[in-house]
Amino acid sequence: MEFSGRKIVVAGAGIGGLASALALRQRGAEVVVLEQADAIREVGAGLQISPNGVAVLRALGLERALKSISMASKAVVLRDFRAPGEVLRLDFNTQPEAEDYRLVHRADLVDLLADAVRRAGVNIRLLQKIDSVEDGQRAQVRMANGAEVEADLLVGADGLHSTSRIALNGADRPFFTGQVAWRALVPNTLGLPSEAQIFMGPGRHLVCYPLRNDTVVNIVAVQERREWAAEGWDHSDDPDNLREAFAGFEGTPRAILEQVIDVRLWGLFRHPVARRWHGQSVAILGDAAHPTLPFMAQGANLALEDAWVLADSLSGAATMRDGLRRYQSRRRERAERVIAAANGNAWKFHVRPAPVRKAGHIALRLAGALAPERMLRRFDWIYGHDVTAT
Ligand SMILES: Cc1cc2nc3c(=O)[nH]c(=O)nc-3n(C[C@H](O)[C@H](O)[C@H](O)COP(=O)(O)OP(=O)(O)OC[C@H]3O[C@@H](n4cnc5c(N)ncnc54)[C@H](O)[C@@H]3O)c2cc1C
Repeated sequence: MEFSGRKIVVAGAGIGGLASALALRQRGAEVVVLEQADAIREVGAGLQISPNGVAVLRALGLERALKSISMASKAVVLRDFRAPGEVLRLDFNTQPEAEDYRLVHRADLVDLLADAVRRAGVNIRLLQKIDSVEDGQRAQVRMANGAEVEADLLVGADGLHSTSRIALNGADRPFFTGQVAWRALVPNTLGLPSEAQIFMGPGRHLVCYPLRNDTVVNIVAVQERREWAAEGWDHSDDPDNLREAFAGFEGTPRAILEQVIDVRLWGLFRHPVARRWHGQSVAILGDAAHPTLPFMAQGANLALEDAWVLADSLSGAATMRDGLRRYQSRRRERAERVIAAANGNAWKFHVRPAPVRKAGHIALRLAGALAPERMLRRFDWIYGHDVTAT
């Protein structure tokens, strides 16, 4: 498909939207990004970007910049919430792409992408809330301020509560998953090493890893809960609520939680993977198409993959329709499989009762001790997947 002269509107300046804008612009399309917020701003929280996400950033010409704002993650370590010692250690140093497991502050990655998008000549228009999208020969976009915009293609990268998704799939609302997550940053006074540590307890788990040259520690603390009673999807919370929820966690997790001063509580909401990812002139990607629980650390990585595959599928196609079809067929099954793996981790991390958990941990220890590389290879289809090579 010829890109020059095509007007493409990207809805949302998150990781997926910015990567998509850059990938399409690099192929010659005229792109504009519409973002509802008044600034490019991200929550103060960390992200794990795995080799599959790094491959896309490399193909976009951003590898060096990424490495300058992120740290290599050496391993993922599973621990029991009470006992000292490791249940399982997956060491990335044994992998050929060891340097491509990265720990990064979300705001730093979004700033890097926004800067690259602007330098490529794309206008990011802020305070542009999209109210509705209509799919047809051309996409019709109605803004909350009453303005209307037309485009050859509308890329809906507008996140979990996507308006673009509604144009293709009807108004299916996201549902509460029965889990909440506190997110906070604390100073790395304990000198935690550059690895992701997961402390597993009954009905809850705590993930911590350092960021920004080991100076701060990112915390994600997940707990099962019957309902989400608050309005909206996240709000600031009293750090004592977090400490109370994780009472019984000893040693390092307790020392980390003691330091929390500011914390936000998120309800974890989800949609099933969208049935339709495109129409005639509308396509969706990232959380708009397939929000996932964060237990494989893959939501942003999948959004990066989508962004690349959408641009690649369009550029190799005879018509836009063919390109959009190809995009969906290259992405849907993979997203479903990764999301199923993340759902499975929720169960593994939170297992009760105690004897079952103990038996599970012994099995994990044995598997890790006997064949740690094999365990990592089991996940290679997720982390080692390179959409830019196909
Ligand atoms: C606790 C937690 C930890 C996580 N950890 C990881 C991790 O380690 N690794 C990983 O890969 N993923 C992780 N994720 C998932 C990841 O954050 C998301 O999957 C990813 O941010 C999705 O990117 P996106 O661009 O699709 O959507 P978003 O980041 O949600 O961006 C959507 C953008 O669209 C804008 N927007 C929305 N509606 C409109 C509208 N109507 N008009 C205009 N603009 C609009 C929004 O303001 C926003 O800027 C985690 C998620 C959670 C909750």
